[in-house]
Amino acid sequence: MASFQTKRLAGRGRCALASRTFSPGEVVLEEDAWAVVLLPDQQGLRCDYSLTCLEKLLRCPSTGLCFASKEDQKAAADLYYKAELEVAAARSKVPGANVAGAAPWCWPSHLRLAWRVLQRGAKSREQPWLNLESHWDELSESQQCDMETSAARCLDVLAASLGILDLEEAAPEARQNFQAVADLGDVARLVAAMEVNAMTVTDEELREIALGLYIHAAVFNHDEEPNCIQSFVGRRVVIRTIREVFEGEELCLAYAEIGQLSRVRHGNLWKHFHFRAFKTPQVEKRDGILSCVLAAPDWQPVEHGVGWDPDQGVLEEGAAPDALAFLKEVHHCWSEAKWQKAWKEATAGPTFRLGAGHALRLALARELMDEAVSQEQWSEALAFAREVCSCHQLIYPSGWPVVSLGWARLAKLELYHGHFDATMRCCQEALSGAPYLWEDRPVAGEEVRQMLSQARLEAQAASWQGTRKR
Ligand SMILES: C[S@@+](CC[C@H](N)C(=O)[O-])C[C@H]1O[C@@H](n2cnc3c(N)ncnc32)[C@H](O)[C@@H]1O
Repeated sequence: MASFQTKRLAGRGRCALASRTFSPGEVVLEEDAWAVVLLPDQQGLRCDYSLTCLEKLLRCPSTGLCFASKEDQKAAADLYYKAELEVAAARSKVPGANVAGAAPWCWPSHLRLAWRVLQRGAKSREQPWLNLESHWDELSESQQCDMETSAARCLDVLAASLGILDLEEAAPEARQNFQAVADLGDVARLVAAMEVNAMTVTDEELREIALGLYIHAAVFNHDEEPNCIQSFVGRRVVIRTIREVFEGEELCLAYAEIGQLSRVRHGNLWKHFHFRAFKTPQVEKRDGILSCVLAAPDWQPVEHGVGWDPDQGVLEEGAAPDALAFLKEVHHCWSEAKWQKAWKEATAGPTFRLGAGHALRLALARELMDEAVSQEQWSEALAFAREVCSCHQLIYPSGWPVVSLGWARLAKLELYHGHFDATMRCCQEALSGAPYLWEDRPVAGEEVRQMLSQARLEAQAASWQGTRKR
């Protein structure tokens, strides 16, 4: 029996309703991507098909796509890679030819994804995207026009990949494949639907690595207090419950960062997904934590480009330069090896007062922790990792993946410093917060379990030594 039924509900479109009662951690959906594209900064570092990160990859000279193995290359060839090779060949045959401008592997990620979706649909003569929400009628005329231009580019490249120069003279199979998906209006809606339905694929550490279209997962709506979370195993999505869910209840995910002021999150949901999210009591509470710690009454926008206003939170736009400018400033301080000073200024100085629960402070602590690790400054890395964990605890619900991953990272640093009791505590927090989290991250889970047993042994050895000395 399927785990959920799809139903349309007023004001929510299609919804996934639980077909039975689920315990926490149960899988409600496991699905391979219909199509996936690596984000630009991951190209050349990961396999284009399996998304595996490897030092040595096989690189295709015509398209620049990289693969972990011949098997992955073959699987990609069947899905999309052969078509992209055909496009490369078509481009190279006619010098100066403009097959829809830049090649699809250079397009922006959402458009590249739309092209791969379309290409696979043409091959199998299916259009599963016709059911996806695109919010077409809510787009402005100029947005619709842009989508139609992008759709025409996708169709030009599709024709090139099928070897079609003139539809009348094309081979019958190629013509039928093309005609199966060639409605410009439908393709424009497909392009629009990518903005609403593409999922950001993350690796074991929750780093964003790719965009994927998952036809069944695209039915899951957003909730401010979701009962499910997604994780990714290569190009597969796994959706699990995070609490008990009763038969008939709607299964929902969080589309947006929940450790963010709801004003920012709700603005993004409206802008990208065209629906209004409402504050729940938990959201009010989280907002309170995020903002009250910051409410310095005499706060003013400052030279580093980030201001705080008790009503508006971090001033990211308008007169005050954006938060990114501030992060850039911090980057500059790192390169000057003054990043500890930058952290102090950002969190406690007279001009920056980002309180303990603030999302920007958390973002900074994470970035500074990563920077300290990359510079092998282990005691600073430890301090920032502790900061990250304490911010997580304030902001996120318990069992939220990012919280457990933060504990695992801190455990590593505590172990490195020989703090065995602290390591054990961190490992236990990591493992107990969301035990199911590690099922989709077997390598990382095993690492935490090994750290736990090593810390236990070391702590025992240390206590025996202490006893002998006495
Ligand atoms: C990925 S789709 C989810 C499935 C969608 N309901 C459908 O009919 O295909 C995202 C869209 O679902 C709708 N949606 C998701 N969460 C919602 C919510 N909490 N309230 C209202 N609409 C929501 C919005 O239209 C959003 O753009």
